[in-house]
Amino acid sequence: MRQSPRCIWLTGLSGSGKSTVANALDATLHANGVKTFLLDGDNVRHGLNKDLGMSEADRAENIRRVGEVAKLMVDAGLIVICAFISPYARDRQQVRSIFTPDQFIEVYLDTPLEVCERRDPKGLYKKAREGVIKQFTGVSDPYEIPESADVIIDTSQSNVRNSVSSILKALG
Ligand SMILES: Nc1ncnc2c1ncn2[C@@H]1O[C@H](COP(=O)(O)OS(=O)(=O)O)[C@@H](OP(=O)(O)O)[C@H]1O
Ligand SMILES: Nc1ncnc2c1ncn2[C@@H]1O[C@H](COP(=O)(O)OP(=O)(O)O)[C@@H](O)[C@H]1O
Repeated sequence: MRQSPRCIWLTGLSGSGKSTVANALDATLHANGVKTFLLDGDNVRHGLNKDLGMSEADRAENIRRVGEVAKLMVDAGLIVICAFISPYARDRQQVRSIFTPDQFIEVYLDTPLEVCERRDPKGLYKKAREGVIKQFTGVSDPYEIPESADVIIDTSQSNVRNSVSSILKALG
């Protein structure tokens, strides 16, 4: 395949725009004839990782498995887009370590919590504030800010199109 296999890893709070940006990026790459695969918390947690919850250990295992699947796909020549909250720096670092340095691109969606909460696309922040959902990232569970992300995007300042452009620029 005439493309450089990569893992593009989107991390950020719920509602920060991971799925929206990941889908737009996927569509843009497709339109340019690039072979991609999109792994998203929303779909992976219904299948491969349906045995996992939201404890620190289960999130670590979620990220580890996704990283290994992404690695297999990168070895098969694909550009793999992963969209997971991935709140722990250690888990993100562990995934990075299984790729060569140029194969892994970390994209931090640095959208302020207030914006994510105002969007609340699935009504989860409301439930988290009411205590109906426990261990909710940003409300009652930690999110460790990436310290050396390759791309940083605040989707309250950048529209989807510009966000995709920023990531494509990092792809080179
Ligand atoms: N407690 C709690 N905290 C955060 N998120 C929660 C929680 N419970 C359910 N959800 C929903 O699960 C989606 C996050 O799954 P991830 O696999 O990305 O999470 S993680 O990376 O393992 O932390 C997340 O999806 P996104 O909103 O797309 O981020 C939520 O819809
Ligand atoms: N500039 C933007 N970039 C991405 N999403 C945006 C933007 N402006 C508004 N949104 C909205 O914010 C929400 C983000 O939700 P989603 O993509 O599911 O986030 P996540 O996957 O991080 O939970 C969507 O409803 C999307 O339409």
